[in-house]
Amino acid sequence: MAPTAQSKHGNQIAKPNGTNASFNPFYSPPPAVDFTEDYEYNKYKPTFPKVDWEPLTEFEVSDRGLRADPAKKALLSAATKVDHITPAIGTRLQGLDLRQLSDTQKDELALLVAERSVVVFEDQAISIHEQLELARSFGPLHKHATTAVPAEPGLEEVHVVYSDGSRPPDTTAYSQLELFHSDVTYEIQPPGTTSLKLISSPSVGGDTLWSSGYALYSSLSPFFQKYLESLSALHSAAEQAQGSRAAGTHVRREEIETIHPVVRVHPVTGWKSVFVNPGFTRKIVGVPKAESDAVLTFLFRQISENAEFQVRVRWSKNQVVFWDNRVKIVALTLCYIRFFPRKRHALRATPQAEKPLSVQEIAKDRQKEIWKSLGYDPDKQARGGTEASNDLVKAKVYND
Ligand SMILES: O=C(O)CCC(=O)C(=O)O
Repeated sequence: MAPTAQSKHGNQIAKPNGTNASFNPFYSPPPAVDFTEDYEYNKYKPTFPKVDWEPLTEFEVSDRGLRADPAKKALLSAATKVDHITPAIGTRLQGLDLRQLSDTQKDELALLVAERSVVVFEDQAISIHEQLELARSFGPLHKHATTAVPAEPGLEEVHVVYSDGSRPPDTTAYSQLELFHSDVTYEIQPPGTTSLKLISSPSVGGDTLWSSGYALYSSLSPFFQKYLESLSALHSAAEQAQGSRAAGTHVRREEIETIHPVVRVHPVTGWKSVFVNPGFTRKIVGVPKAESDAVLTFLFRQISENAEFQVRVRWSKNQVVFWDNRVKIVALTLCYIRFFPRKRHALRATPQAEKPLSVQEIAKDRQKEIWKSLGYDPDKQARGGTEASNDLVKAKVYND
């Protein structure tokens, strides 16, 4: 029986019985991993523990970016260089040590990540335990139901990205477009201020592409924007779980499907972002299938093909990248596995954020209430509201 969708946003719906065999090749099956080689990070190599976790339930979160000074002076003035990589997305900060950030700087980092979607720090000594602690200050940490966790016990909140060339990607099974995803958007409260640290880097290849949902929204005509704002989409964990089972690894939490708004409003910036991704968004609910397919295909192609919305980051060992999973869609380029089979190893900490807010839900009064509850004068402090702020992104994309 096909899953029955409910129309309310963020509502988990019946467990799917999907039979679509395609799944994100990036996540499974697990590579054949050699734990005996002479390598400093054997303890962080991928494992798939046989444990069972309860379904996730809803909780309140307050984004620390809401407390930040809009000018972000404490953070930006401490950096030796602030480099905006593209007009729409991506900033590189130099001269900062993530282990030394003050609470004020952490608030400002949350705001900067919310505004720029991707923020890059090079050469960071931060350990995975410190990375988790920092991440926890942004929200409760997500434990992934299917992807690898490090071999070292007690690190089940870490998502391991690992390849060593022993399992070349099957390019007959998927395209680069299908690699674009936002993390675990099938969850009721998908992640926000996410961080990934690369602990082993190939000398060339393994770049990551991020595409901005703000920029995509801003590029559309007002009519199409309004149409998208009225829609909700189904996000599914089914294929990822099926992929894991097919690969013989244990699914640690039952897969779910959740409906979210197609346009979400970031609670800190007030900006609107298109919130669909090829990895997990399966259909727009309540419209004819042909219409859903056409709209999603258009949006997915814009995400994957429109270079104006994207930043491509070349990694080096010990680089940390923060991204706001609410407003970006990411794809790893796999050419380092195909052409230069070298080790690439990274550790992710993934704080969960609010249940995605639709344009209707974030009506200005609600925004003002949030500001008031934080002790701000809502008329003076609100950062633009949704309309004005998206003009800013538009300006960034088109006028710079
Ligand atoms: O390894 C990367 O660069 C990207 C990883 C990724 O897409 C993820 O953690 O969701």
